[in-house]
Amino acid sequence: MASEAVKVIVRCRPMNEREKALSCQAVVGMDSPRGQCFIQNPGATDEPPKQFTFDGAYYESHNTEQIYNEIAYPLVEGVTEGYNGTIFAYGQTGSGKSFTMQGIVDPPTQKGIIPRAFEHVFESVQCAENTKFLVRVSYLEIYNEDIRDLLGADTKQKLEIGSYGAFITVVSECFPAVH
Ligand SMILES: Nc1ncnc2c1ncn2[C@@H]1O[C@H](COP(=O)(O)OP(=O)(O)OP(=O)(O)O)[C@@H](O)[C@H]1O
Repeated sequence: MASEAVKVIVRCRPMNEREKALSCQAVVGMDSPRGQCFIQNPGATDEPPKQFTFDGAYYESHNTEQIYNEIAYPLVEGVTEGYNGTIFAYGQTGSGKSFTMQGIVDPPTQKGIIPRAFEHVFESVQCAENTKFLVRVSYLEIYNEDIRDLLGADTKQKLEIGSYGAFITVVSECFPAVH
């Protein structure tokens, strides 16, 4: 992949039970090697599908391990070398953000990006010689226009947003122990 500053990938989840029960029709197709996503208008099947190109396109058959190795791994590796990096998931309710970021334990291929990144960082710390690392963790929820500190004493309390709207005034940080 080319090394743009911002990469955007798309992941298509399988239909859930509700969608299957409603006999919903799949309208998304993908050409993963080309990073292409196709959306067919079910009311106009004679028209060509709309086509979108991303830095990665992952279909329901793909797992989080593949996404981590191809997309997240280089970014986290960069962080261990001192570069800044951000990974965030964006999508409507039920689209699979938590599934991708937090993941599930079984099968292990669907372990999320967050636990994989933690393992990656701490493996790098353990293997490094003559280098000191400081690892800090914060955990925020942004929901609608409200921000909450999930490591704070009161996780229901909304954080104040700075007057320029670009920073928050209080957030807990913890220093994870290496076992
Ligand atoms: N790639 C996937 N494979 C199998 N199941 C998935 C996949 N992605 C999501 N799911 C399932 O779809 C449901 C919704 O996913 P998830 O909770 O991750 O959505 P979300 O975007 O985090 O939603 P919300 O914004 O409401 O928190 C869950 O039951 C999850 O297990």
